Amino acid sequence: MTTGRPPVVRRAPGKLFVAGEYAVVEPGNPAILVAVDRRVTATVTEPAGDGTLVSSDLLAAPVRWLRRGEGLDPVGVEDADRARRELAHVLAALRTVTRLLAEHGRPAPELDIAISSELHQDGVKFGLGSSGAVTVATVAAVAAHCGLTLSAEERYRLALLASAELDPKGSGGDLAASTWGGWIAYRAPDRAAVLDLVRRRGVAGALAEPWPGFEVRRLPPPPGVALEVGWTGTPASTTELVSGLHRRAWRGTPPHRRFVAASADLVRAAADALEHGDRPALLDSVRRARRELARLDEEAGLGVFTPALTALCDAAEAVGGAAKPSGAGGGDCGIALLEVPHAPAAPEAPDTPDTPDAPDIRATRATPDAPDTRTAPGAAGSHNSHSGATGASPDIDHLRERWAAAGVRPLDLRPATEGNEE
Ligand SMILES: Nc1ncnc2c1ncn2[C@@H]1O[C@H](COP(=O)(O)OP(=O)(O)O)[C@@H](O)[C@H]1O
Ligand SMILES: C[C@@](O)(CCOP(=O)(O)OP(=O)(O)O)CC(=O)O
Repeated sequence: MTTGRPPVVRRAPGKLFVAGEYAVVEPGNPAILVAVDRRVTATVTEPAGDGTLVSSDLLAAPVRWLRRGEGLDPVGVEDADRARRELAHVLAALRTVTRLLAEHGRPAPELDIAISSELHQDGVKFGLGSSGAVTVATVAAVAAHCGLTLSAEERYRLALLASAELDPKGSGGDLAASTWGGWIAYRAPDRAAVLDLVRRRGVAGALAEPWPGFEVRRLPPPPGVALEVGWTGTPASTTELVSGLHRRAWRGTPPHRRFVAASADLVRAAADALEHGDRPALLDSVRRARRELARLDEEAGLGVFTPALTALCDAAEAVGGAAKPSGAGGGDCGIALLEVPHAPAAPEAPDTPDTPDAPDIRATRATPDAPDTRTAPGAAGSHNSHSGATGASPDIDHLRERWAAAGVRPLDLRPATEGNEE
């Protein structure tokens, strides 16, 4: 029955991996990510019929789910497995919040959920962390609908539990970027330990206990560095690529340990460079990240570098920049960083959005990210992806020409300060 409660809408941004992918799946090992200004929106409403209706812009039609014991079953669909697969992240998020409610003695929520996403084009993902953003947005929307007041860290933790239930190999870096927004340094918790904590202490217990390995720290955005994103047009399966790492008798070997140590070192250098506004050092770390990923790819035979991703990186280096795949590779997208002219930081913008709390971010209110220094619309060579640029850069035009020749499409997006709202 509808009581006329207004819909609850929560958004979560997509992300890019600046450095540290693959190595970050090892608990406690660092990566740097940045959120982008393309988002997933989850809207939760009072149920219009029996059970829970889930609609998504990835599905031809909404799917109705009816509660059967602990779980939910789809009704009226030809291929139930497909519905479960396509809505796996929405359902896992719903399950996790439902479990928390049950621990508080509350019944399973009655609601409908609608997901819309700017992280794919006609159903083909860009590789901007849509699964993570869907999970974070759904957790936040369902929890808010049920009247739960959660901190950013609690929302991240619930999202990580939901995602680890589907695949504990994932680092959750996407979830952290979607939760806190901005540029972050991230270390993953030990997912096996966290899932064990849930088994022993329940979801509420897992929200309260320390998570060994986990850390998230806000980093300042780099002034005078343009962040360009190129899309290969080919979707890649992160789960399969990361499973490759686990399948091959390579994980835990000396070359793997060397890769993890080298990655930690270059991530530290990149974080230092961001903290000190050292543009050449930042670009140098990203070039190192590309080389380490290439070596990993060769040694472990993963298929990270496709011809398009190699061309994307070569083009950026040819114009004096630095580039690498973002995330697991095998398709999806890559990033290029280019030094561009920049002005000294402007005074704080008057209506800076409320920045989510974060550790370092975690206990305190975060300081606002740097002011919006986006290139003015209409300026020669201007576009939307500068992180701190104030002028046009011919290098960016050259990069885009080279990308076009290699079939790499520039994505019109830029770093986003905002994460997911409570
Ligand atoms: N709009 C959406 N609605 C519902 N689920 C989505 C949506 N976008 C992504 N997902 C979930 O995320 C999965 C894709 O995750 P993944 O392959 O990791 O992509 P990405 O690289 O963008 O994170 C989809 O199979 C689906 O389960
Ligand atoms: C290999 C990884 O370190 C990075 C994968 O990043 P992708 O961006 O490829 O994946 P999604 O977040 O699912 O879009 C695995 C991980 O950190 O979980």
